[in-house]
Parts: sequence; structure tokens; C-alpha cells
Amino acid sequence: MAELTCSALRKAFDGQSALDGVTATIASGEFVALLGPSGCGKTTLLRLVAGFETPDAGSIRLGERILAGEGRFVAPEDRNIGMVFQSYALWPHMTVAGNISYPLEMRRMSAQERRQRVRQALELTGLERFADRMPAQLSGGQRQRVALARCLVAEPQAVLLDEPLANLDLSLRAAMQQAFADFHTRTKATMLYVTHDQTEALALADRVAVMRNGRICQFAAPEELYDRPANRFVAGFVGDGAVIPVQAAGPLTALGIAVNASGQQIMARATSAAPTHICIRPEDLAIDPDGPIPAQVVACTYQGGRFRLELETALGGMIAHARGRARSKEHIRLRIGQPWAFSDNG
Ligand SMILES: Nc1ncnc2c1ncn2[C@@H]1O[C@H](COP(=O)(O)OP(=O)(O)OP(=O)(O)O)[C@@H](O)[C@H]1O
Repeated sequence: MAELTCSALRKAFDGQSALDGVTATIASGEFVALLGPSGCGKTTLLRLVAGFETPDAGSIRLGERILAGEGRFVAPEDRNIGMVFQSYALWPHMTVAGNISYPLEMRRMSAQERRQRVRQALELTGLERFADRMPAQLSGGQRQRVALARCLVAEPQAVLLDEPLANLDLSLRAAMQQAFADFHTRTKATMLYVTHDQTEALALADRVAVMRNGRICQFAAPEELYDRPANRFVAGFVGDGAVIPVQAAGPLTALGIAVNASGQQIMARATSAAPTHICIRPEDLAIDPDGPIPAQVVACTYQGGRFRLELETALGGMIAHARGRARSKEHIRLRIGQPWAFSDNG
């Protein structure tokens, strides 16, 4: 496995920028998710790393090798990178074992070594029982595991996954997420995983790169994105974050900082002495009849074990969790815990 580095990558299509200077290093063995809204450049970045597109500027390295940029371009088949797509792209006329063995036959590997590698890949993906089945006799999740096994046998230095679970139903997605996590733990493959499903990104990845308009706007561990978003976009996009403008109302201390939001004084966690916004997560809100902030319920939905309340307040819209059901238009009161304050003048 090897470290993957993108430096100042740019790509435009018909004069429209799709990637606008992406710099990121993915450590050897790290599992990184690319997360962002439709059209933000996730697939373009993956295709540049795979070698299906050439960058307009910048470079890509895998370990010691330059794959693209600095006057070089390594063809996709010579990059030693595996790919798993949303559509499984299996050979329909070959058995599971045949599909997995095919890339090795192309490399003219001996039959004995091929058999051994195929057996290992079947074991890693829990497909031993299905070796002799045809793809049409498998479920979607099983087909995706065959695609993963086929990518694995070639022992790539890095694996790229483009929305691999998008075609699967909800319960299968959860099972496959676990299969990917197990696969990563066992192989320690360097993995770059594109998704627009944030639950999936936060659950699976060591770090998540949140993209917007062809740029990475925060690249951090899932818990850091959630607890300490760096800007308004990440605060609002990841989790149910309410983003509210504030002014500092005191000095930054070890306990945090007092901020003023539309006349309300709130104590916030911060590293900035001049925050411009706070991000209020549902966990930062308590429903309390003596709370200082009046709110009106806009919508209430059951989420298994709790209710999700969409609220309107003088500070703006917020999401809270409640034990009991609330009526639409009901008036309640809130107490805010310690939200995260950050500076974003963009
Ligand atoms: N081959 C192409 N020709 C022209 N424009 C393209 C091409 N590929 C991508 N684009 C444009 O580049 C931008 C980034 O697209 P990209 O597919 O990378 O986004 P994405 O984040 O993967 O979106 P999604 O989540 O919808 O798949 C979009 O505006 C898209 O229309």
C-alpha cells in the first residue's frame, strides 16, 4: 500500500471549472471518504486519480511514483489502482471464481498461484460458498463483494470506490458498510471512497474530505467535522447543524467564549477569539420549560427511540431531539448547551 498525494489539481470541462486546486494527502492504509453535494467534483477527482482524465494543472503521486503532472502521465492499467463502481461490471458468462481470477489470467499468472489468490479473495469477502455461482444467481450485495474481491486479487496499491453502495437497499447498505470496514481492517488498503451519503462517510472513513465547488473545504476525522466544523458550509452540510451569526461578547478562555446572537448571550466552545458564527447541533439543545429561548415546532418526525423536532426560533431554524412527540405549531422553550463557535468571513 502507498501514500496518495494530490497537489494543486485543476480540471475544467468546456471552460467550466470542475476541480479548482485540490491538495490532499491520503496516508498509506488510510480510508478517506469524499463527501459533497452533487456536482462538487468528487467523481472528477476520482477519475483523475484512476487515470481516466488528465489534469489541466497539478500532480498526482502514488508512493514514489508520479502518476500525472510534471510532464508525465501513467495509463490507468499501469497505475496499480483498483476500482469498484456503483454498477458491478461483472462478466455475466463467468462464475464468481472466474470473474475474480480474470485479472490474474490477463497478467499470465500461473494456475496454481491464481487459485491461491482467488481463494484468499473469496475468504476476505465472505464469498467462499458462492465460488461456482453465476453473477445472475447473486444478490446485489453479493455482486458488489465479487467486484471488491476482483479488485483485491490484483493487489492494488490503492482502491477507489465510486458510490459502491448506491444501488443497494437500506438494510443491505448497512451490512455492506460493515463488509467494507472489515475489508479495510484486514487488508489495510489505501482507500478513497466517493459518496454523497454523509452517514456512510462518517461511519466508514478515518478522515472525510468535504468538497464544494471543486475545492476541499475541510479534511478531518468524522468527529472533528461534526464537533468542530471549520466553516459555514461544513457546519450546515454535516449533521443537523443550525448555523447562526454571532459577535464575540467576551475574551476567549479555556472554558470557551461568550457570544451574542440576536441579543442572547451564549457560552460556546471555540479556538477563535473573534468567531462570526456558531453551529448548534441537536445534542446542544435541551427542551426546558424554563429555558431562555422560545421556539415553535414546525415538524415532528419519529426516528426510532426519539423524535426529531424542526423548530423556528428568533435566532433561526434549529433541530432538536425529544423523548416525546410534539404537535405542529406547539410553543416550547430551549436551553442551549455549548455549541461550537468559529470564524468564517468567506
Ligand atoms: N465529461 C464531462 N464533460 C463536461 N462536464 C463534466 C464532465 N464531467 C464532469 N463534468 C462537470 O464537472 C462538475 C463536477 O462533476 P462531478 O461528476 O465530478 O461531480 P460529483 O461531485 O461527482 O457529482 P455527483 O454526486 O452528482 O456524482 C459538474 O458540474 C459536471 O457537470
